[in-house]
Amino acid sequence: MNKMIIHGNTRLSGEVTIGGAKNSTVAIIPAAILADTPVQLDMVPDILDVHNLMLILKRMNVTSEFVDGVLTIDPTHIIEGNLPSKAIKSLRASYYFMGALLGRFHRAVVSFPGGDNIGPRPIDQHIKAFKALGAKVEDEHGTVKISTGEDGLHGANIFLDVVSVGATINSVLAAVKADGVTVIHNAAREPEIIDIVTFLNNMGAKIRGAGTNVIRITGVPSLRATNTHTIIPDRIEAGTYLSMAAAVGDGIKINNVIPEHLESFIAKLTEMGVKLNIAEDSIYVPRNDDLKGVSVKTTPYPGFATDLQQPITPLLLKAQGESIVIDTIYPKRIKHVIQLKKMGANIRVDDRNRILIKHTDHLTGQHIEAGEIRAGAAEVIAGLMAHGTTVISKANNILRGYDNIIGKLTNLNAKVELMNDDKDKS
Ligand SMILES: CC(=O)N[C@H]1[C@@H](OP(=O)(O)OP(=O)(O)OC[C@H]2O[C@@H](n3ccc(=O)[nH]c3=O)[C@H](O)[C@@H]2O)O[C@H](CO)[C@@H](O)[C@@H]1O
Ligand SMILES: C=C(OP(=O)(O)O)C(=O)O
Repeated sequence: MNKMIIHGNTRLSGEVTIGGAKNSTVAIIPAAILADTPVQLDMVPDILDVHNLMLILKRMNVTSEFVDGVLTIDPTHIIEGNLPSKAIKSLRASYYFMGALLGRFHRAVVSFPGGDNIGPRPIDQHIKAFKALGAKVEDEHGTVKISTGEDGLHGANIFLDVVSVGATINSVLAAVKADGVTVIHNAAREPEIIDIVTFLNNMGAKIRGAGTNVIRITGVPSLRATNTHTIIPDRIEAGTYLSMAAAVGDGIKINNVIPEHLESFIAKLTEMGVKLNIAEDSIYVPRNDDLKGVSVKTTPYPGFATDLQQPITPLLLKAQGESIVIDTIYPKRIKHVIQLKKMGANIRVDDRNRILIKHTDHLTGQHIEAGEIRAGAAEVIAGLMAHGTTVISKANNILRGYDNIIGKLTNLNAKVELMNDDKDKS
């Protein structure tokens, strides 16, 4: 495990370039095993989740090579291996191997996925979709065993009871090569879903409606890659740097952004009084003072993303008055609160899971921990704002999804370093 050390109270400036989207990449890598050819991806973020997915691929005899943001995956000699449960449990997106293996072999055995500890994360809707497509699903002590009869999978109407990114993508992966037409109703509309569907359609899939709440899939027998797929920019990483720039920046330009993917976040920053110069694919954030408190409520895309609820929190501490954050997607996503409190933040959770944040003039560096990826992101920003040194343990949770974070922050003049906790103990 790594820890991150931040010497705070310095103003940041310069430029930062956003990497490819974690939540696209971690679905496209499992999706690659559906192809009958090697697959090449560009703008792949260098994050722990990608390295863990590569370990899982290796167990299936799928080779992968990751050089300078380009990931090449060759699934042409794939076998049904026993998947490594440690790697499976290290990330959420390992559940995409359920849909992808089902599409490829008409059966899958995958242990229950891990990922961020942000409250209950059921997969009942994924299972409901697999069953609708004709699969039999058994849960044996945390291992999900999915199989089909001789006829394989058949197209079906899938009605999702909740808007779920994971269940939408898993339904697409299982249905893309199924016999006949599948219609997913109440589908999630995140940009990452469009990215995954673009990747599949470019290989010959027939999927329409991605980005709306009804997705129609006509099954095809084979998928073949003929070009390199470029991953879309990570809107959550971009939102994190926007919040950081507004909190501690003296002028920061954020490159490789699709502003349309951040509309609800940008609207909230604007409501707070944050000044932004938005260009076609970059956003310049000048120094910002005189901010005012706001209410934030997370909802599925295009609403305010749950993954940006924590990264905006340190900025809300700078605002005058009171702010309220309500996470309707993960109401218990509050791991940052106790850590920020340790640093002197005026923040608390009430008995309705609302996070109440009041203006705080002074934060002090402390030894804290990143309970999950976005709690960690909030703590990095708070550490940059704080007086003194902040040490964030469990920093691997941050490295799960923030590409080259030390290099990017150092380039903006931050004083940050990563240390191996184990070395420190010896
Ligand atoms: C790898 C990835 O892309 N992760 C993202 C994905 O997670 P993930 O795909 O796991 O999240 P979902 O969109 O599925 O979850 C949305 C809501 O639906 C509920 N639910 C979900 C599935 C299910 O079978 N049953 C059920 O009740 C969840 O508990 C949650 O309340 O979307 C989340 C919500 O935008 C983001 O925070 C994560 O960053
Ligand atoms: C919750 C997140 O990730 P995951 O679903 O991969 O745990 C996140 O990226 O904020």
